[in-house]
Amino acid sequence: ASLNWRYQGNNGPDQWHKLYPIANGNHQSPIDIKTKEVKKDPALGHLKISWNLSTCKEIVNVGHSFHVNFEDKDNRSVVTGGPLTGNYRLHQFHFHWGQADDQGSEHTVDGAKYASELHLVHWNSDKYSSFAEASDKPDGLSVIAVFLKVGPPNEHVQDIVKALGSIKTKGKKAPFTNFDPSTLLPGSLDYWTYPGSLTHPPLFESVTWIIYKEPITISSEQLAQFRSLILTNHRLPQPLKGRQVRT
Ligand SMILES: NS(=O)(=O)NCC1=CS(=O)(=O)c2ccccc21
Ligand SMILES: [Zn+2]
Repeated sequence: ASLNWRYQGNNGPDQWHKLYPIANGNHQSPIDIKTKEVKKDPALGHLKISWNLSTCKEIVNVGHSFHVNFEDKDNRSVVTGGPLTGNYRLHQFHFHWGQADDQGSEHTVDGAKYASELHLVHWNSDKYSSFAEASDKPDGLSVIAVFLKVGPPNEHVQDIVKALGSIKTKGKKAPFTNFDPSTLLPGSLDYWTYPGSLTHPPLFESVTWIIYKEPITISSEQLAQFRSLILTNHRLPQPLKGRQVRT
């Protein structure tokens, strides 16, 4: 499908509102996380993640990014607990990055940008029957985000980088199986959470965001491989509009 939006130039993020008015909504993502304004919520428990590597299916070049898609016809790979009510099924993961190593994350922390950000996209399989159906419901989606800082090469990201060679053009897809996304999680499971949106069109305000505080690493060379697909694909932080970030 030819996209009517871009990350740079005429149809860039500042123009998205013309076709997607929700771009100027009250629950848009990403945001800058001001750590001094975050509220400690003792009612927030640990996240319970049970992803099964048998559900990992393929890697696809979608033009503005690449997606690793999972089989989500049953509850083999789910997350629950934390701010979530019920089971959210893993649909896909992808990354965001910038044109240089000093930028690229979507969320920022006290104004600080990371080099990249991983998004693991889940949908509420207790209430809805597909990602598409869940994607525009207030309790429809949950995205787990992990920051990536520049450092030593990440051996697990390397498995993904190696697969990029076979999906160089938009629309291309290749089998990508038995990859365990939990290898991309940091050591500490402390997180922030807030109600937000998809970060590119259709920008639905349907996402419970769960953002791990501790980053993982990616090397400059691995980032350069991401850029060989598309130079940059991160949206800048949006107004908080009175929302509370909890931890
Ligand atoms: N950056 S983000 O995690 O908010 N997700 C953007 C997004 C918009 S989408 O609905 O096209 C879609 C389909 C599948 C996976 C992700 C997406
Ligand atoms: Zn994303």
